[in-house]
Amino acid sequence: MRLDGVGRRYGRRGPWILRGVALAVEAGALVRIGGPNGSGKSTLLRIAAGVERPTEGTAELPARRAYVPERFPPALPFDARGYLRHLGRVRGMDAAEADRRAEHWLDAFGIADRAGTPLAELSKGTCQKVAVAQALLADADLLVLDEAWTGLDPAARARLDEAAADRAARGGRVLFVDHDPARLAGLTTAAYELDDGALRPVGTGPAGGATVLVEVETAGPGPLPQRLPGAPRRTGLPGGAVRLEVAGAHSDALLRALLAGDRGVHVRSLVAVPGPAADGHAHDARGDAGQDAQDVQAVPEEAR
Ligand SMILES: Nc1ncnc2c1ncn2[C@@H]1O[C@H](COP(=O)(O)OP(=O)(O)OP(=O)(O)O)[C@@H](O)[C@H]1O
Repeated sequence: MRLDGVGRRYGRRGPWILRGVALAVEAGALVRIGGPNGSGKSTLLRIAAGVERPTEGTAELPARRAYVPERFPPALPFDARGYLRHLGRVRGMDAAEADRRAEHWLDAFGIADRAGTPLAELSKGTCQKVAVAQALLADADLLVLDEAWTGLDPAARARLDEAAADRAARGGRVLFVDHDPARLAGLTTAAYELDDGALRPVGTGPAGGATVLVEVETAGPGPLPQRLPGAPRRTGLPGGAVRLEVAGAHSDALLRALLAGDRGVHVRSLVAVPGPAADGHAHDARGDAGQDAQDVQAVPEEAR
């Protein structure tokens, strides 16, 4: 995805909301856009999502895009299930695949019991889950999330974190705005601020020093690889799951490695916590071959 010299104003004499904006979002990138209220974040995201055109400049966008707008219009003549199935068909799925994916996301967000309720009658939080589910339904090459976490309960927020990280780890691109500075901390590959219509790069902030906790289950026969990026500390969990603890700077590479190929690894949750791991191991990038026994003692042999 590439924006070049993008400017946007509303009306021929309206003030420029964006001017001279250049932004490249490569495959695998997870990019945060910040800025004060009214600085043009939503305008920029609408252009990236392809629902609005720039007044000047060019926007090269991947064909397969998904977008969660800041405000989801609930007054659509569908129930939640019907809406997701319909969008699945619009995005080229056959009926069976659209049904399967609709059920998957209804379940994932815990709203299968309200799947037959008209969208207009759903609570705000449930409606927001539908808004997010429609964006996750198809494997988009660009996922644009405009405050998509707002109004979600903690479990749904974690599910969306995980889905965004998964999309990037599988070679998609994620562009997001969120008021929580810790959102996707440690996973964000670049961050920008909008100021007076211009976009300037900023550090990925506290995220860079954060520790990321990833809980995984292995459905397939293969255990987790011995060597993983960032030499995560491993802790066995009940039921055979494993918690991996890694420095934020390595979390993206770790997720890629976990999800590469078809090892049957399922990422159950993903949480970023500020600061380094208590014993500092999460900041050790030697690779697992260099880890000592203490790192892995809590993990049963078959989980490794
Ligand atoms: N359709 C429109 N017509 C006219 N002005 C608009 C339109 N959409 C946005 N604007 C104006 O563009 C400016 C930027 O709005 P935008 O919603 O993109 O900012 P934002 O950074 O996302 O704000 P917030 O953080 O409050 O959501 C605001 O002054 C807004 O009033």
